[in-house]
Amino acid sequence: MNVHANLSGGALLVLNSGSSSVKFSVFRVDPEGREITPLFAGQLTGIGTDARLSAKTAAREPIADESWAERDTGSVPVLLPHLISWIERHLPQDLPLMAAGHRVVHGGANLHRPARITDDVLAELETLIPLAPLHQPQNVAAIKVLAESRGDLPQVACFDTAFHHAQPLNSTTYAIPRHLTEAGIRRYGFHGLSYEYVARQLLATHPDLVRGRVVVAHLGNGSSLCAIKDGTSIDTTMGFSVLEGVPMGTRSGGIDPGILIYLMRKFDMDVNDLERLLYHQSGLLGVSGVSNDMRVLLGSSDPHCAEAVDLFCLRVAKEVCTLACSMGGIDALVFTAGIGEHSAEVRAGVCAHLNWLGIDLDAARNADAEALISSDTSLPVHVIATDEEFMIARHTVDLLTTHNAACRGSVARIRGSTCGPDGERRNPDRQRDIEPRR
Ligand SMILES: Nc1ncnc2c1ncn2[C@@H]1O[C@H](COP(=O)(O)OP(=O)(O)O)[C@@H](O)[C@H]1O
Ligand SMILES: CC(=O)OP(=O)(O)O
Ligand SMILES: [Mg+2]
Repeated sequence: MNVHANLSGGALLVLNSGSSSVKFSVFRVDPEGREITPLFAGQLTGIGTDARLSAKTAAREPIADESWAERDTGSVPVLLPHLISWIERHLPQDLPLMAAGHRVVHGGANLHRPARITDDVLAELETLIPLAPLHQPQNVAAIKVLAESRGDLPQVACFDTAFHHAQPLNSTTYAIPRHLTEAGIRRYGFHGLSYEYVARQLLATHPDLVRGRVVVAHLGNGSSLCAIKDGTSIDTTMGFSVLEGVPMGTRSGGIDPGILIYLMRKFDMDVNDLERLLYHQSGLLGVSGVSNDMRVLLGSSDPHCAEAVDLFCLRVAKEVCTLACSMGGIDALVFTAGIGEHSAEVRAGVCAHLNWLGIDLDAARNADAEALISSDTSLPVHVIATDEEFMIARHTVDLLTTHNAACRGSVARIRGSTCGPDGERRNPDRQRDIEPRR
């Protein structure tokens, strides 16, 4: 099957690197940088155990499902150059790779717009590794590998934290001594690219809602919720790190900080023990003792699995209320990401705690995962498929085209650009021209 048909302009690579997987998407960009069209996407999973490459075209036809175990040294930097050359081999000859956009989980206090990667930006990203030890090292590694193997490619970092940047002070501040807040110990929030995409979809389909008060529940491997009012993030459940908020696959979510002091004193746990406990051994896995995968838990007859699912649903429902409070009310609830988009059972479990709030699911609509899953008399509840990769592609093209237009007048000349980073000159008007993938 030919994935190269009818393509012109250049190609854009989007990378979302995690601890044991690298997700990628490749888009065609028209010469003006107005339209971006998905070509193919896939992931390298099981890195460190039994690496496997799978990929599909935008029409969901498989183009790869192969073991890369023989190349697997357990390291993203070793596998990434192989992945880049696989991707380049699958590009049409007249569609060269011309730029790369990365999901970078933490932008810290200073990086709150998509940023062209420079030595300074990279150095700043490295300082944030301790704040997101599960994600940031892989994000930085992917940028470095690409810079080494394809130094000519402009690279752009898009931050999970950026969408939350303008939150009110009360949402971002912990009740700790002021000098610590001033030293950056504050709430940043994550999954911002996903929330931004959902807000954008809402704007297209329900402009009335996006101007209202919407709680979006991004329930995936990592889970968080966000209060979006007037299209802007007002509050969110993740904070300084990706640990706060609801329980996740292997992360604890919020726990009494007194527990950490107790564990250090009583069980002699050190920082590495605590990191392992909170990031890798807790959450759905910790409570069930079986798995971090919601599908496994829902299919199990083990009562501990049911306990983990029930706990997850209650904690998500509680956060819906917390975030509604931050906005002075709620006009709609939206579910997104792996669990939110695909599990009718979890959506029903969450909403069962929210009947008193006027939320009432329509069982048939929920089972079919229709766009609107609530009853006609309920506060509206929607399912919206997220697309972080599209958002990264959009930001990357906007940054590089606007930037390049200012420098030299054409996206076709992005390659080899010597211009410096510029997050200020994005062109929001362009966004109207682009149709999202889903
Ligand atoms: N049909 C389903 N039912 C329940 N859970 C599902 C289903 N499909 C996927 N999931 C859950 O979604 C999670 C992955 O979510 P996703 O948003 O893809 O995560 P990430 O992008 O962070 O890796 C899986 O761990 C799995 O538990
Ligand atoms: C921020 C975060 O938790 O990301 P992910 O869901 O990809 O783990
Ligand atoms: Mg995710």
